[in-house]
Amino acid sequence: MKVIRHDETHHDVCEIEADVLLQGELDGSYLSEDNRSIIPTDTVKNTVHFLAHDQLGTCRTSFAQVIGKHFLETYPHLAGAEIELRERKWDRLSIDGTPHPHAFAHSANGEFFSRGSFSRGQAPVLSSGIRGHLIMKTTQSGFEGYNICEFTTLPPTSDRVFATRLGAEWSFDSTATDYCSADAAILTAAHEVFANTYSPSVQRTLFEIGELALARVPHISRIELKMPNVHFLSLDLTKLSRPNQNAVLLPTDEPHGEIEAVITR
Ligand SMILES: O=c1[nH]c(=O)c2[nH]c(=O)[nH]c2[nH]1
Repeated sequence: MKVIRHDETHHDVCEIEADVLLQGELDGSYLSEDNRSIIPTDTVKNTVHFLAHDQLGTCRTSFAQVIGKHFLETYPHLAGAEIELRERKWDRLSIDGTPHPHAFAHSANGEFFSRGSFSRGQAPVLSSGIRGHLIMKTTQSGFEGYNICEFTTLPPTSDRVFATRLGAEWSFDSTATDYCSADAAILTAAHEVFANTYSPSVQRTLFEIGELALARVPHISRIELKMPNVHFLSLDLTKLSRPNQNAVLLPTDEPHGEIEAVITR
């Protein structure tokens, strides 16, 4: 965790968990007892801490670049590095409508991550995304007109609860610089489509989110979206002398549908 101290009491924070995987001329250590090529994992850990001290700000994706560049520049026998950074987000607390300078609450809805793929002599490939962002709408969603066969039992509906644990990963092109703004703009686009558009299927909503993300953020070349259908089953209360009004629902984990797509320009 890095505390960025603008002054004695006004702080920003950035908490990150890092995976660093190195590739290159490391055969000796696997094929013999020659350990000279090994950069000890303990040294990798210390390096990340040192780089965080000197260069980590509030932008996760920029820090992935710092780490990848450092390892390839420092060790000529490395051919590549794969970096994944997962961020625990802390939202600044607001007290009486005023943002507090150094008190935060964990923003628990999903985990932002960034990935960087670094190969010697090539431009880095950077992406970022979110996993497990739980969102729900209680109407303006339906599912009708689907394929019917002897195994179909699902009744069509034009009014259902739609919940999903949104997963998304967007790939930056080489002109991108403001990664954090891109992250925020894409999540906002997803929320807007989800909330404001009637959903005839998860598939259609997913594609509309992808289209709006690509339109709003010119510096991304593709977006991969995963929207599992988190089902809420309407409980039958007729035996308790209450009509079925879709009012009391049971959240279920399994089984559930997985809807995924990659949308490119
Ligand atoms: O939006 C949906 N898409 C599906 O593919 C599907 N399958 C299903 O059983 N319910 C739904 N809902």
